[in-house]
Amino acid sequence: MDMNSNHTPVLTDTAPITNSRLHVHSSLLPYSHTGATFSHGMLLNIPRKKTGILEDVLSCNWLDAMKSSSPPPKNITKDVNHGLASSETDPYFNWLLKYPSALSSFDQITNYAKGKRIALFLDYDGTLSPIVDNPDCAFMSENMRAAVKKVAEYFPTAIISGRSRDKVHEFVGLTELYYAGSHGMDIIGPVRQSLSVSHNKQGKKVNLFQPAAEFLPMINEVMKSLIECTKDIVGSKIENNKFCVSVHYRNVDEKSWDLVGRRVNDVLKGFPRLRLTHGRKVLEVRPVINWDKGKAVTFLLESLGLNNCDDVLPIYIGDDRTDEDAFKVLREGNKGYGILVSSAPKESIAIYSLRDPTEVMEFLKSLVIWKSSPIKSHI
Ligand SMILES: O=P(O)(O)OC[C@H]1O[C@H](O[C@H]2O[C@H](CO)[C@@H](O)[C@H](O)[C@H]2O)[C@H](O)[C@@H](O)[C@@H]1O
Repeated sequence: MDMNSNHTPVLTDTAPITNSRLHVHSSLLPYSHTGATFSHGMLLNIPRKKTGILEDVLSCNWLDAMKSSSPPPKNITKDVNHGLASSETDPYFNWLLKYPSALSSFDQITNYAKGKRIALFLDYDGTLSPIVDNPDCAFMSENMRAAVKKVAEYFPTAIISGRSRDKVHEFVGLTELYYAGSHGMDIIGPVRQSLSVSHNKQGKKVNLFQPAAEFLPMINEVMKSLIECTKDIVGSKIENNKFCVSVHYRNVDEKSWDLVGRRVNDVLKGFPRLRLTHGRKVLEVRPVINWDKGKAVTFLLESLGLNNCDDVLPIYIGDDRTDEDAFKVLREGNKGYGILVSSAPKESIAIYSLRDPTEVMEFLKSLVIWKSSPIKSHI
């Protein structure tokens, strides 16, 4: 990928998650990955069902996609010692066999990480902060902030969010991290010699990368149309994420979801260079460019001088469909671990899972304990 190019990446359509052969180095995989079969050499063929990440949006069946965008959390009995559901008949228990808990598998993860440099990528909503009804109030806890701050002392850490970069930075409030907003279309990363240099608000040299910059006027225009066309739908909310716009329907009566979908699709007919993706009870309008959270991970790894290095282990933690692009990059490149945050079974390209932001915090703290114990992390 040419990071110096000023050209806007052109969309070639992200391949949906299918049961295609996912080439994953065996050493990256948990022992208990059921359904995984070795084919040639170290390659794995993992049979997984379609999740329909893009096709649900491209087909006319967007109402089904809206309904399935955030399944209600299941009431699960937890085994305190192992983080596993108590009954083998529990769907979550069975799901954990396929996506083992990153906490239960912590030793395995850190065994693989020994002698490697970990780079951490964290989604925000649903990963660092719990999902709440009002997107403006999705605050992370002080304990989580402290955990992220601590982990960033040991590993290069980036936040990659669908939110605007400024908003997510404001929520997280830590200057020592790298931030990618608008699903990776607005990145502030480390400075590399070869790249043009900008300055942030504190006057610090930063590397600003905005591959969708030319879409800004169009995004502002579509946002006005979206506000106008949803103003009579009680509970709907339009959020400006700079290079994307979110149309929230979490607080809309389910009977009107269809109306939200139709209105948004109608508006988009006048904007062929914009497309729609689904998040958790949110429709996300974004430019038709070949750029996503996966590309942002690659960009940041390159900026950090950590891309294509055998001794680097990137870990990406996220809960949403847009995070799948990042999981895919890590999995296909045999690069590192994707960890899905979910309290309900769902298909993913991630390798491991965590139940909720509380478990994410526990995982981050465990990484710090492991790393600060020189014997464990180096031998
Ligand atoms: O990539 P992310 O950091 O996960 O951002 C994705 C979207 O997150 C936010 O919406 C989600 O969280 C809200 C607060 O908990 C919730 O009310 C909403 O239903 C969720 O979809 C954010 O508001 C969106 O703009 C982001 O695109």
